[in-house]
Amino acid sequence: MNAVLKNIGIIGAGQMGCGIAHVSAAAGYRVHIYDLSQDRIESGLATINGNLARLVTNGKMTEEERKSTLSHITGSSDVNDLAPSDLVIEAATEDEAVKRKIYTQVCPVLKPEALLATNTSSLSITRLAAATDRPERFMGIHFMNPVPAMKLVELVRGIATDEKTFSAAKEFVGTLEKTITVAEDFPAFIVNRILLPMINEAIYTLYEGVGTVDAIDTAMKLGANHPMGPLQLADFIGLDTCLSIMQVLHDGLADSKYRPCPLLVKYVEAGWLGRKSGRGFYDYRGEVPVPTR
Ligand SMILES: CC(=O)CC(=O)SCCNC(=O)CCNC(=O)[C@H](O)C(C)(C)COP(=O)(O)OP(=O)(O)OC[C@H]1O[C@@H](n2cnc3c(N)ncnc32)[C@H](O)[C@@H]1OP(=O)(O)O
Ligand SMILES: NC(=O)C1=CN([C@@H]2O[C@H](COP(=O)(O)OP(=O)(O)OC[C@H]3O[C@@H](n4cnc5c(N)ncnc54)[C@H](OP(=O)(O)O)[C@@H]3O)[C@@H](O)[C@H]2O)C=CC1
Repeated sequence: MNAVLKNIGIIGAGQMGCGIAHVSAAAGYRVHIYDLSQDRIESGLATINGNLARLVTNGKMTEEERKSTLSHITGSSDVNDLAPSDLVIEAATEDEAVKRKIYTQVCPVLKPEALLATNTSSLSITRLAAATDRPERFMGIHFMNPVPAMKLVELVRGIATDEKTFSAAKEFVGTLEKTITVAEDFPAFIVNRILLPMINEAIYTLYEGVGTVDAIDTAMKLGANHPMGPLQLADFIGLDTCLSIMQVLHDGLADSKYRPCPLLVKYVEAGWLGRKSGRGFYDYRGEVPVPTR
């Protein structure tokens, strides 16, 4: 555990917020999750418990460690409960307006010396920092999904991020036994600059009728040794998040090669967001996911 950062605040009890809470609590940190609704927090805590229980079943964690990890995590829909945090990691919806509004609510509650980080997949760290009262103590700490299983964390400085903040974040991520890469503050950083255009291209491949969902995913799993097909991965990330990232790339780099596929736009407009909404390129409502095209 980091000597200075003991209390970790997490904003957003979605898949990323819960994953970050899981690995932080398992490393011995006290974690508090804030989200808008108590229901969201309850279902997030249930997901964390389910993931911890699977580790116990697989012999990767003892029952005592599961209980201890869970006992390190609290949650509430009261933003004031983030006050004791030494480091707050914002993992709310990938929407700049939402994140900016959160910072205006959260900053007055925090200790002046507290660090604030964002798990954004794509947005400008410098621009987000400017919406806080502490741009020098703000940076990107970008975990990968699913957090407990993925070894990489991208660290991204904004123009104002100071060295103390960067070192503290680096040390914190090290205590979670993750490997860091440092990315410059460009749209979507490194992983998503490369991964999301590939996923978008897979959706174009579907849109143009080159292959079915099953054909495209099988092709990339068996033909390129990807652990998940690109459409399965898009559903896993969340199609709303995929679309937001493509929009940030398209707007930020002003290159038509990043144009979001119209089929991706339509799916998001329909509320078909992938796994989290029960339907995306696959239908998740039955026992096994069923391709929809
Ligand atoms: C959008 C962004 O901003 C950035 C991103 O995150 S992009 C997305 C990056 N992620 C990927 O590309 C994931 C690609 N998929 C994979 O790597 C693999 O399919 C996978 C790791 C998710 C699952 O692997 P698998 O071999 O099929 O499954 P399985 O053996 O059951 O699980 C492997 C580990 O992952 C864990 N895991 C799997 N799914 C999980 C989940 N949803 N939540 C938490 N942990 C999970 C398991 O508990 C297991 O942990 P241990 O090794 O400690 O036992
Ligand atoms: N999905 C992925 O693979 C990855 C995502 N990320 C990034 O992590 C962040 C979160 O993504 P992810 O967990 O997938 O998204 P989810 O949609 O799973 O979760 C987002 C959570 O934020 C909550 N939220 C929305 N507005 C507020 C608010 N004003 N205050 C507090 N909480 C709020 C949502 O609540 P409600 O549902 O009620 O709106 C929801 O619980 C995004 O920035 C995303 O780009 C980074 C790496 C990988």
